[in-house]
Amino acid sequence: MGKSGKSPGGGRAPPTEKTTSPWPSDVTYLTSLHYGDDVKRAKEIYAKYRVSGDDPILASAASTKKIARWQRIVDANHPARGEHGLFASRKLERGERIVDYLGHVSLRGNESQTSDYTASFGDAHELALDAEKMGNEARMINDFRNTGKRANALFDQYVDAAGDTKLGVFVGPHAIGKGEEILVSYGKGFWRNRVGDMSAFTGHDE
Ligand SMILES: C[S@@+](CC[C@H](N)C(=O)[O-])C[C@H]1O[C@@H](n2cnc3c(N)ncnc32)[C@H](O)[C@@H]1O
Repeated sequence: MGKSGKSPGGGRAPPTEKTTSPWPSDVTYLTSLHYGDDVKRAKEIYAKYRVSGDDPILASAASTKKIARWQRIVDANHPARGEHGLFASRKLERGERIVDYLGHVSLRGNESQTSDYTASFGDAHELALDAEKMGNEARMINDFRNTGKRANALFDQYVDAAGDTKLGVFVGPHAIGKGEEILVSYGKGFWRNRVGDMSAFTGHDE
């Protein structure tokens, strides 16, 4: 199992930049995916996706900060004002991996039904990845709907140099300018489950 702590950087004090909020105290900061016992018991599945076993490649908060930073949203017109968002620290080129979506991995069906941080994972969507209680910067990424902007990033599964399967967030379809908010599409299903009627939403999936 990879290292995890209560704050980015393995327990050190949270970042202090004016534009950067402290890491939420109720969310454990992860540097690698956290696999649940249910997946570990499903030995074939665990071995397929977590090839590195207890020795995964760890993400570093310092490296991520050079690419993207989370920030409290103060824009009164932003639909997620008062919450956090993730913003580009520099110009990001199309196709570049911004960050991995880290969280707790469970077998599909065992995930929280109330979390707003759940993503489908695995070749056949046989896993769920939930960043509600543990995760990294990627959990701060908002959906583009009602922001007046288009999605500029997308989720894609890939295999890292250690052979582990990850859910990456990649730049696309265009480059992202320095300071721009990183926005994805959660998919219509996410919002339908929450609001039912989608007519209040502006913007459309690419
Ligand atoms: C994965 S979290 C994103 C990060 C969240 N803003 C935070 O500070 O933790 C998903 C939640 O963000 C908010 N959110 C994201 N995109 C939004 C949008 N386009 N309009 C309204 N709320 C949004 C909703 O509260 C949603 O449940």
